[in-house]
Amino acid sequence: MSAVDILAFPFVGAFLKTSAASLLLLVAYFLSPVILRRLIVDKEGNRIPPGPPTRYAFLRKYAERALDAWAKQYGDLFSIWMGSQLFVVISDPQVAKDLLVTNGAIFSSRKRYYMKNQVILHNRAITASVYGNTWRQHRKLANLALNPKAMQGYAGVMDYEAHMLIKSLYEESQHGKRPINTSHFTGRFALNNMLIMSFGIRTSSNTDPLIGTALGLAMEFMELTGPWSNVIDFFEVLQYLPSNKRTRGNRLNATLVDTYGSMIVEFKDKMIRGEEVPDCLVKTLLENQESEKLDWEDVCMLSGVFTLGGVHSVSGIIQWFIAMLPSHPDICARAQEELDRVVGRDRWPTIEDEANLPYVRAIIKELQRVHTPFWFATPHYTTEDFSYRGQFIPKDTAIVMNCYTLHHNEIRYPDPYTFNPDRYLSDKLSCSESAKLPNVMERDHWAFGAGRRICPGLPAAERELWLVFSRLLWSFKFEAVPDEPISLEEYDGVSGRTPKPFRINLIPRFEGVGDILDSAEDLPL
Ligand code: HEM
Repeated sequence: MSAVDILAFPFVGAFLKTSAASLLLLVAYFLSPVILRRLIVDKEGNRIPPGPPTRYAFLRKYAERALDAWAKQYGDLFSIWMGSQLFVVISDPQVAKDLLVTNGAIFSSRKRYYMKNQVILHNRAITASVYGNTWRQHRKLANLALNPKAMQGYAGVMDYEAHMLIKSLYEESQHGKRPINTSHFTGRFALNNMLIMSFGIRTSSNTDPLIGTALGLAMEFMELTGPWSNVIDFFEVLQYLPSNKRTRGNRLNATLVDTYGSMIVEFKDKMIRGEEVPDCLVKTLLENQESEKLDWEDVCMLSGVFTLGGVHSVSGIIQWFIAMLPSHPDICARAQEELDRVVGRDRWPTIEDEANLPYVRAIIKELQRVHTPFWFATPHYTTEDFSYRGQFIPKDTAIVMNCYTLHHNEIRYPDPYTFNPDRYLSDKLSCSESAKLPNVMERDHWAFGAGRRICPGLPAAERELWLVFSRLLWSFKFEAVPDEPISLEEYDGVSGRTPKPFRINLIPRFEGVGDILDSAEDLPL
């Protein structure tokens, strides 16, 4: 007798149908905690912020688009359940200030992500450290390498590296005769600055193998550590099963320790031999290793991940700048008119010219708004229950700054989808100064995060970007290669983003460009 025949008996059929329905209900009952959102309410009856009804295992690439749509549907403070983890997403400037800045004592920790923090970083490195004494110690050590006096010491190096970058682009493109992919060179620029700050060294030429290794490590880190791209972060049971991503994560950890560890060994050997070593982060770490109770892996991760972060962010945004220019000839022309008028063509812009070049400054701010490398900054984490505007944010909630929506706020930035530097023309503040403004609606943008975890490399990044952007504009015309469109929408990376690989024609603006570039040689160190 076949199954169909059995179902033909009315009682058996009805019984089986009821059983199937009951089974379905039972399965739904047990699965609902993993599928449906959980409502949490505090003693006063405040509920967690509203959000999508189902839980998510991961969010796909371009998650900022989903976040923007949810912000429009659920409001400036909404929540998403990613498996077992509650996320609260901030999409309004005042809310960002109230929570991350004013209540920074509660909103400044980090989630111990499985992939990023546990597998790759072994819970070390400043970006991963939970709020408290360890983070304070890490931040103090980072500030020793980045304080204004230290920055003054790096000023000459940054100027020189910007020179070498423009010179490399000029030579590699055979003075504008052939199109180039600039990423290797912008990567080397950012890497050399970070190597000087962290290890007191630089790569000796554009063919130094360390460039490929360091840029590869940074890219792998950005691909593996998206704040919502790994199912394994949100469904703990998966952490006990074999996984390709974890294998990649373990390999990344080993390569980070190996690559940066061998540089630290070399540095330490010099110190032991009594040779003179430059001031840098590694010197500070080694000198304070015992008093600060840092083990070997701490030193490797603190210096290696610090370097990696500063490389990827700076080179990424330079790549966005170069990618954007061919489709904005009117903006280039206006900036170049300003440069010709203020600086002239006998010399090129320096840091001292910044205050007199408001349009170039405005382009940089607009670039940081429109092409932010981190649309979700780095998520913060709460260390206490908190109620705000009648909504409940429990302890151990991941807090995300939705920079995409913040940067497209129609009141703050009218016509927000248009690249329009004019909106910053009268903004005379640095990004660090702007972040401290009492009226948060006047803050330039949120690209460097907010509150106690705000990027400590901000002054270094601003200086690097000014030198490169003003000199690129002074030196070249930027033209797309025929039949090779440059996408400003798609990107690589899930935590930090860089444009898809592209080539461009960099054409020297006038004869004298070469003379300025030839006035310095790359130094093999
Ligand atoms: C365009 C360049 C850069 C951008 C857009 C950028 C952006 C960010 C963002 C969004 C954060 C997270 C802030 C938060 O949690 O609220 C961050 C953290 C950090 N950045 Fe940057 N950054 C840049 C360059 C640099 C550079 C050049 C350095 C080092 C010299 C650096 C060092 C760090 C460190 C150490 C942290 C971790 C801070 C902490 O967790 O306390 N960054 N950055």
